[in-house]
Amino acid sequence: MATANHNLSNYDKSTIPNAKDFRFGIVVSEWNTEVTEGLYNGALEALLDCGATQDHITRWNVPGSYELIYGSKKMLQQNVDVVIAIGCVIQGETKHFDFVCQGVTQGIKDLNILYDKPTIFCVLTDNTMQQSLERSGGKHGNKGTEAAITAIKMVALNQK
Ligand SMILES: Nc1c(NC[C@H](O)[C@H](O)[C@H](O)CO)[nH]c(=O)[nH]c1=O
Ligand SMILES: CC(=O)[C@@H](O)COP(=O)(O)O
Repeated sequence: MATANHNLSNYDKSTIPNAKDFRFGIVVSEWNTEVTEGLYNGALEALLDCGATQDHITRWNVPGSYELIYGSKKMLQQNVDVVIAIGCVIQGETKHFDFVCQGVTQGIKDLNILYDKPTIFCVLTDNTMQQSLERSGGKHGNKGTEAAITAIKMVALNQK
């Protein structure tokens, strides 16, 4: 199902575990901050709405989405239960988009294999800024919200 047919911000709170004692690391890329700040705000709002406390949420910034890999690896070594990696990669004139997207995708996949704590992939890989704005609090909802709910569910799964 394409995002256009599914609002990224929809969740049924009654089906989400209480996140009261869960500890979250959030790593945020500084490229396209008008988008990544929107993603972060969506994630933070959802975490708090589902019972997380501010003192259990740690945020670090990294220069770009490619650095989400290293930043998430270092965050996983902190006292957290899960990491949310937030980035926005937008197609430019060259193939660099392809390499950044593939690199960060594979890197975060590798972290999910190497560590017994999940890293949530909250990275937009869009053709245009408009698409990114629509997915970070616009008409298609907020992928940050989706990532927060995913993070809560994965921590609960890991604690079974
Ligand atoms: N073009 C975008 C980038 N490029 C920068 C890379 O992520 C990386 O920081 C650089 O190659 C140095 O290692 N990053 C984004 O997050 N979004 C883009 O659209
Ligand atoms: C994803 C990128 O690195 C890209 O936005 C950079 O732009 P360009 O391909 O025009 O150099």
